[in-house]
Amino acid sequence: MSNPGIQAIVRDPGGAVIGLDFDGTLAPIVPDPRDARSHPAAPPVLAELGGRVKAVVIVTGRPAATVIEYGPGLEKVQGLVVLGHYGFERWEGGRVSAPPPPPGVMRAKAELPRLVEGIQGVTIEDKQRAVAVHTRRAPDPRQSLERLREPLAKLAAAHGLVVEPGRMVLELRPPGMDKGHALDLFLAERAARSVLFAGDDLGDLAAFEAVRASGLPGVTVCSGSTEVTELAERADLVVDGPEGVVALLTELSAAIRDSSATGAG
Ligand SMILES: O=P(O)(O)OC[C@H]1O[C@H](O[C@H]2O[C@H](CO)[C@@H](O)[C@H](O)[C@H]2O)[C@H](O)[C@@H](O)[C@@H]1O
Repeated sequence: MSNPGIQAIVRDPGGAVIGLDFDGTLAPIVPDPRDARSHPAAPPVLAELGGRVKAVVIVTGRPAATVIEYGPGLEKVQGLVVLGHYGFERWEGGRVSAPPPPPGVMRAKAELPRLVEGIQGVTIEDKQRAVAVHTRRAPDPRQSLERLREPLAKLAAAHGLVVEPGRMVLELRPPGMDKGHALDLFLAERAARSVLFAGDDLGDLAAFEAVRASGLPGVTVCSGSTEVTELAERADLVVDGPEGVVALLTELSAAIRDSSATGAG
């Protein structure tokens, strides 16, 4: 583990925040968003790490409670915090806190069926505080995504929302928060002394920026895929999807354990 950010975490695990995205990072990408589940080895390794580091935080575009539902065992990770809806929502110790959903989301949702009508295989995911339009199951997912880009941008603007682009998805959500701001606030709240953040999608770039801007010893990890290339270009480490993320976390946990056992940490 020769990365300087990783070495800082191993030397002083009690000061480290481990930040993770969910879909594509802890959970393999699947055609139907309702079928996503965390990699089976993710909850146990996070449970191990949770007992050794300052905090484990999952920062996701999903509602926070969905991550707990789709990641059986995650609720056992000591001190776990899930920041859902890009940081608008917070799950901690079984409780969710969030501001009321903005009215624009309801209004945009009502107009969506008319807008996607006739585009085969396009599905709408109602997340209450946001709404996502998925094209993964369309005959040509990228072409459908491009076709929807402009009309969805107009719809979002008309209702005071922003478009969050992702892996075969365009999401309409309220402005004023992103994964970078959410991570930044969390690092300050915990007085972190080092940080790791792993992600796979465009929405995770803001968290990568937050790691750099924090000035802390840190490491950005790309859960690599052929679908998104922008993250790999900006990451300190690139691993092979959720399988690679779990392998890295397992290695990190073992290095922390060994370092504490030998008193080197
Ligand atoms: O921030 P994340 O935890 O990565 O969530 C981002 C979006 O993830 C989900 O969509 C993605 O995963 C689906 C399941 O594998 C896949 O079918 C879809 O194509 C991906 O875009 C989720 O459905 C969205 O609501 C999240 O915003």
